[in-house]
Amino acid sequence: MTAYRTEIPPDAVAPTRHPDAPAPGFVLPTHYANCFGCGPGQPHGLHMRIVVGEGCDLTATFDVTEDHQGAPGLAHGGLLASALDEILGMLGHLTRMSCVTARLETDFRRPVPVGTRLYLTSRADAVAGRKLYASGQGHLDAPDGPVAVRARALFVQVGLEHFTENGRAAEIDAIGRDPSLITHIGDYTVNP
Ligand SMILES: CCCCCCCCCCCC(=O)SCCNC(=O)CCNC(=O)[C@H](O)C(C)(C)COP(=O)(O)OP(=O)(O)OC[C@H]1O[C@@H](n2cnc3c(N)ncnc32)[C@H](O)[C@@H]1OP(=O)(O)O
Repeated sequence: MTAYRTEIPPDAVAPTRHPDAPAPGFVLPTHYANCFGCGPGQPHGLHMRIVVGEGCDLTATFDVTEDHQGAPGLAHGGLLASALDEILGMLGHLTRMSCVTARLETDFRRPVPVGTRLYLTSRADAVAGRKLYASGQGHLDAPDGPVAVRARALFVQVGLEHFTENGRAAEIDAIGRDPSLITHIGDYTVNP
């Protein structure tokens, strides 16, 4: 297998799971009701159900349907990258870093037919200041099935103003009217 290009810098340290991170087995709620990856408000979204692991890791399943096709009967690659982006980005729940994707490298190893259940995993690999390095993969039809897709990513920690200053006013205002559109876990407000 070829080396990834998102390389962890020498000053990076091992990620630490925050003491108040959700417990293993906890199903993470959607961070934003209209998120394409996990939001129930998106009829053609991925509706991913993401579960907290024992360390700095997550698992999820994603059912590939006719709505997800690129080639006939096969999943669109960009959509598979989206699924990985989602489960990688949600690692911020464990390190308590509100992050956005800065770089996402994806390897497509096998075609993914419609009807497949993809078993996804993600893991925080390292932290360097605001930067969170993570990796993940998707297995065909079983947690130990063949790896169809894998990714490495760099996430950069941002403040709430990243969203309030850059997001369209209509959606930001809607959250002001209905704060339940974004998720709170304990005393922790998840970024949208
Ligand atoms: C609680 C969780 C739940 C939340 C759950 C969330 C789950 C959602 C999952 C989906 C997540 C998404 O898709 S997020 C949407 C897609 N992403 C975006 O829209 C992000 C767009 N990009 C940006 O806004 C910006 O470029 C940022 C914020 C990423 C970085 O800008 P900045 O804040 O000005 O910082 P900047 O100095 O440029 O970069 C910081 C450091 O990162 C490095 N860096 C930046 N970009 C890159 C890059 N592409 N490749 C390599 N390195 C990079 C820089 O060299 C620097 O390193 P050094 O000098 O410090 O060494």
